Amino acid sequence: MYIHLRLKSRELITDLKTLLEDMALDSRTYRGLSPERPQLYATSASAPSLRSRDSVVVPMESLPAVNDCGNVKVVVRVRKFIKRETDRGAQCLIKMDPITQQTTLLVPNDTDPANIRSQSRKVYEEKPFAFDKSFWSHDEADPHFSHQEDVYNSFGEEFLDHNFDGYHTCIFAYGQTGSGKSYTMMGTPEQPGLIPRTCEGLFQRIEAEQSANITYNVHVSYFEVYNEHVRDLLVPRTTPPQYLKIRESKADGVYVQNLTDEAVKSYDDVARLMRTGDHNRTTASTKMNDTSSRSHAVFTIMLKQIQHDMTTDETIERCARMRLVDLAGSERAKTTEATGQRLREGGNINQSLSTLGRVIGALSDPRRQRPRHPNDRKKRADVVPYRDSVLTWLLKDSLGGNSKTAMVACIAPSDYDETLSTLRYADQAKRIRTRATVNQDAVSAAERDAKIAEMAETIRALQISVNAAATRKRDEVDRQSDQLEDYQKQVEKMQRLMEETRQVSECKIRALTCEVEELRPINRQLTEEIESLRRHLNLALGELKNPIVLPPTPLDENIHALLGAEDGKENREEAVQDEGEDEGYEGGVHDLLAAELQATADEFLKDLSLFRKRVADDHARFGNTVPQRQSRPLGEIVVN
Ligand SMILES: Nc1ncnc2c1ncn2[C@@H]1O[C@H](COP(=O)(O)OP(=O)(O)OP(=O)(O)O)[C@@H](O)[C@H]1O
Repeated sequence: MYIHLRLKSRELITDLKTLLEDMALDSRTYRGLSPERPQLYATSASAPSLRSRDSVVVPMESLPAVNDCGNVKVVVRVRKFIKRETDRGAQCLIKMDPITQQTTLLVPNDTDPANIRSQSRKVYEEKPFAFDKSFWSHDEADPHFSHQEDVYNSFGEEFLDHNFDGYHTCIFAYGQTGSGKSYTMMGTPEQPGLIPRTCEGLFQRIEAEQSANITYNVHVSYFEVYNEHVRDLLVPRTTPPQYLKIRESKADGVYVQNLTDEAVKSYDDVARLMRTGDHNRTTASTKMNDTSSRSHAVFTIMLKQIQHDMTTDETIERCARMRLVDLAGSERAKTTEATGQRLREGGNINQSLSTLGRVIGALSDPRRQRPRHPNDRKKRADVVPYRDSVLTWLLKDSLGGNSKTAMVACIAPSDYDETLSTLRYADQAKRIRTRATVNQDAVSAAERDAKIAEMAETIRALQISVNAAATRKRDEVDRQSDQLEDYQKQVEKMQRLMEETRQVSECKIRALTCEVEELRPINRQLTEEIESLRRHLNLALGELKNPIVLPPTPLDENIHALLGAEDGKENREEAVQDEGEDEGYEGGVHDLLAAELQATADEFLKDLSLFRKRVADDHARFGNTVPQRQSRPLGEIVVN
């Protein structure tokens, strides 16, 4: 019985120890507290939240960080007749094959005054073009009619996938005035275009892919290039207008200085900014379009995904920039009959579009696609005339650099010359190759802190030099203001970094809170088991110290009586000897056993107090945050 009790108590203690080690002292949760037990890292004991977190880590890490070279995707869309065209009895000159995606420009007949051949000496021919996709939005009764939704589903969604994978993207709409660029990009409240659908899709995905340890940051900016000047569309218009400078830096490439970069947390926030920007955009009524865009509008969304990996205490950051560009329409002064300001605008628009055409021409040059010698390649890159217009300078990266880019060529159904020019432009653009790269960084907590410290130091140095410069001569004013701008930019960067660090900490707290919540019932159960074991041990010890000696039963006496005389003596001697041994056992062995069990119990109590200490540590660390966090659903997305 004693041996049985002893074995049982040993067994219970061992079980309890294992339970304590596996559950409460899981080293992944208590990093640094039990460094002497490296074997605990291998435990598979209940840590469901760690496992579920692993599944989130995989997609961010599994991406190859390689250059993804690919051609600019080119799609073409033909719109339906507008009133002006039906009034003059216009003829549709576009044919699209839904199988081959071929777009054909047909020869006009002489019934449409806009395309009268007899007045021109040009040769009109049927012209076929092949693009990645041809959207037939001319006749709604046609089974192949492309709605706004079809355009988004066809490549808008795919581009959003690229953004979540960490690639920069750019979609720009090109075409003559009144061909449907704004309709395709922005659309109407009833028929939203690519920009609102992309933003909606973005937030739907953020909501669907939410997790406790991933944070999404979304920022939006919106500017226009009007008469070769950049204007922020998210600030109210002023007289005289406030134009922004374009700058270039190693870290950020070409950028617009002091452009509003607003943080958004939901689609409603973006919709509000889109409305503000559209309201501020320069439009005017022309002969070709009642609400003609007189500027190139660039809507930019910056998506930053920050994922904190609890196992390595490392932060993975993935950035993607989505550029959605609604270009001003190319126009011929003769057809638009523009004069005065409209004519000047048209001249500037045409100038920047012709530079865009030259950039596309240079980038699509087959000699440029096949660099034979590194020096050759550099020379060719230099001749791309990006700097010849504000638009191409700003879109440099999107056109020939780190971006996945698509061009939507919008065409009117009944304008032979303009449509031919647009289709040729598009045909050239499809030969451009870009080199998109996954924009991803893995940063440890220590590196992040070091970066903040380094920035603080740079800011301090800049502050000193700006202060010193302020006392110097006036011809240094320009340099001072440049330094001041650098300083402001650094401060902004640091503020954002600190905000992100705060988000990463929140992320950690969220993940740890989940774990504490998961461990809570296990701890409770464990405490109960410890209590019951303690009672059990006390009982066993009591029994060992004061054993119950049972009096001999009548059956024993009968057995003795039945034994023979010869054997009797011998047996009695043995019995005496046994009794002597038993007495000795009772007095000595029991004490030994009791001492041994007492030692085991002490050891166990030591483990118990260690465990309690660690649980108390948990409470001290997370006890205050848990009740507050409980009211917040863990699945809630954090978007800044
Ligand atoms: N796919 C379409 N379906 C129905 N209507 C369309 C479509 N595309 C364009 N429209 C209509 O055609 C007109 C001109 O379109 P839009 O303003 O988008 O042209 P645009 O190319 O942006 O012109 P601009 O360069 O002058 O700004 C608008 O009234 C618009 O509603």
